[in-house]
Amino acid sequence: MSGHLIGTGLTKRYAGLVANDNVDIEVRPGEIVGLIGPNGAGKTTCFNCLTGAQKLTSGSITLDGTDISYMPASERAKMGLARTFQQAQLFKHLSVEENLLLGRHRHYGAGALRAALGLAGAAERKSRGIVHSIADQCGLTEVLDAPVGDLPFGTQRMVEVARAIVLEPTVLLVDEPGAGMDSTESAYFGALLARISRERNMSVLIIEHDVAMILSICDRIYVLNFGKLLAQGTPADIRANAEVRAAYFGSTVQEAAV
Ligand SMILES: Nc1ncnc2c1ncn2[C@@H]1O[C@H](COP(=O)(O)OP(=O)(O)OP(=O)(O)O)[C@@H](O)[C@H]1O
Repeated sequence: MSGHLIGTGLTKRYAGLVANDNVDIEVRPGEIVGLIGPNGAGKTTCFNCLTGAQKLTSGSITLDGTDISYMPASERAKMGLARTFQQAQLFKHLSVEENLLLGRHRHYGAGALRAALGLAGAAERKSRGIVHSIADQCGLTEVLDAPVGDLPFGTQRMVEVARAIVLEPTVLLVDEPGAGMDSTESAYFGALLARISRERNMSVLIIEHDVAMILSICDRIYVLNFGKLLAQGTPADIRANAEVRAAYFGSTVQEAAV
C-alpha cells in the first residue's frame, strides 16, 4: 500500500534557532495525522522539510520506502507528495476549473494547459475528466465556473485542497486550513477532508489550530513545542496528556472534549 511517509530525526537550524529538533514523524497509509503546537513551534518548517521546500540540517525522510531526503520538491510531488499552503496559491480572477487545470499542468505538462485553453485532445479530455471528478469529490461542482475570488473563504480553502489533489497524491500535507474559518465551517471542512481521504485512500498530515477539528478527524496526533516533539498518540492520549494541557491546550481541550 502506498502513502507511507516517515521523517526520522528531522532537524532544521536557522542562525541561532533550532526550528525542528530531532523530530520523528510518521504518516501510515490511509491515516489522517495531526501536527499541532503553539505559534512558532516549527510545524510549517516540518512541512517545508518534508516537501523539500527547505533543506534539512540533518535527518532523513522516506516515502514508500524510497529515501527522498535530498530530492527536489518537484520530484517529491511526482512521487505522490502534495501540499497546500497557509496562504492559498490560487489565481483569484480565474475560475475554479481553470485553477484546477493549471494545478495539474504544473506537474503533468501542456495537456492540462491546453485543456484550460479549450484545446481538447485525448490527454486534455482526460485531465478535464479528472479535474471534474475531484471537484465533485470536494463539493465544488456547483462553483466550477465561478472566479475563485468570489467564493466564500471556506470554499476557497477547499479549492486549494482540490488544487493539490489534482496531482493525485498518495500523501497530502494540509497547512492550517481552518485559519479564518469559524468553528462550523472548520468542522464541515474537516469532515469533508476526512471523507476525501477515505475515498481516495490518501494519507493526510494536517497542521491546524482548531483543536476540536483535529481531535475529531485524526487517527493520531503529534504535538510540537519549541521545535521538539512534546507528545504523540491518539486523540484520547493527547486529551489526557497533562504536559500537553499545560504547554498548549489550557482549557481548550476540555471544551473540545465535551
Ligand atoms: N526562514 C526562516 N529564517 C529564520 N527563522 C525562521 C524561518 N522560518 C521560520 N523561522 C522560525 O522558526 C520557528 C518555527 O517557525 P514555523 O513557521 O515553522 O512555526 P509554526 O509552528 O508553523 O508557527 P505558526 O503556527 O505561527 O505558523 C519560528 O521561531 C520562526 O520564527
